Amino acid sequence: MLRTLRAVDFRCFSGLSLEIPAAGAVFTGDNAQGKTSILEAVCMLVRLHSPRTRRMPAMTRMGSGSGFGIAGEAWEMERRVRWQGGLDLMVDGEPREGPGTYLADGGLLVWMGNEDLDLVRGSAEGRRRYLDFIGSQIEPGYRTALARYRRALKAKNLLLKDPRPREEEIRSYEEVMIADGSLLVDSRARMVSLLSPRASASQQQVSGKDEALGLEYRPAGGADLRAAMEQARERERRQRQSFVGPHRDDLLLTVNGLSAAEFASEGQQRTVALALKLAQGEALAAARGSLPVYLIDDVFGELDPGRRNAVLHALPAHAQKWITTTHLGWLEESHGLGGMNRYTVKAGEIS
Ligand SMILES: Nc1ncnc2c1ncn2[C@@H]1O[C@H](COP(=O)(O)OP(=O)(O)OP(=O)(O)O)[C@@H](O)[C@H]1O
Repeated sequence: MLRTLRAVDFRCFSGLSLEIPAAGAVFTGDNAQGKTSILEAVCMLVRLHSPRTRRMPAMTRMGSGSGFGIAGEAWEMERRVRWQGGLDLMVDGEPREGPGTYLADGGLLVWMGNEDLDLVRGSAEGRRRYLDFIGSQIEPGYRTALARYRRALKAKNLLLKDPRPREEEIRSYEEVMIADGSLLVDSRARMVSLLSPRASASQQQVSGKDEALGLEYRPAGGADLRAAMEQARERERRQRQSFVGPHRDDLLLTVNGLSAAEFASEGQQRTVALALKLAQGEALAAARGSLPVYLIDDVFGELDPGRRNAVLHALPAHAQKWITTTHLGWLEESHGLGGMNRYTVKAGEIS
């Protein structure tokens, strides 16, 4: 868990300094005051990842210098991330060479937000990102394999677009894609079997009904990536695009055997999104033997009291929770939020 969080020139904050108790904190405030940015800073500090953008400059406070800094005590280590055109990473006063070594002993996070509904309704990309965020926290080598796979895929696609594609070079990138892609496929399959029973139990708990949530991993290259790539070779060369590999994988979600995207009601879809995130927390805890920190962005105010209480009960009592909300009303009637600090966020200032 985190004990402190500090930030400089991050989003709308020129400076930010917080001490957070073990139970966590609730941040209230109107829209666009900086609540989400606080959770984003935690996500950057712990996982070097923003759920909102892949572009570092977007996180630098507009009108400030050329970068931002975030620091804090997380899982009993003093971490520091500075971005100024490049990343500068430190743990306990020692520089860390790259993201891989920085993240190796980082903590576990679950992000829950209203945009999670896109996991159910949106394209497969969101579901792949869901698996990737888990994979890079618990599967050894996942993050590196994903980065190498993406680079090889980009290079292969560029070569395929060439008026005279160089077959030998394409094949050498395909070899990288097969090696790293197979690791991703195996990891994703393992993760889905870890998530599946937990998501199904969470769906029943949150909905209060006997709804069966199904998760089925659909690797775009089937079980044998090399064979699938060979089979697709002619079509890929003709259409100048890579069709086979983990960048086309999907995670099929069903409620009572029917596609959740096509047949589930909005309430059911919201519950599926929550169940996926609750399952993520449990899967991370099971894989690593320690509780994740939950970053919960504006979710509870949108839920009806029944589901809100079910989610509050489903979250591990001892996990640290960082919760943002615009509405205060529900907080007063909610149990299970004892011991948490309460802050008000207004125009990049916290009180
Ligand atoms: N790089 C940046 N520099 C300065 N301000 C920024 C930057 N990026 C975003 N902002 C502004 O920071 C403010 C806070 O955004 P944030 O999303 O954290 O608000 P919020 O309180 O979570 O709002 P909501 O309740 O609507 O989700 C917004 O006004 C946004 O436009």
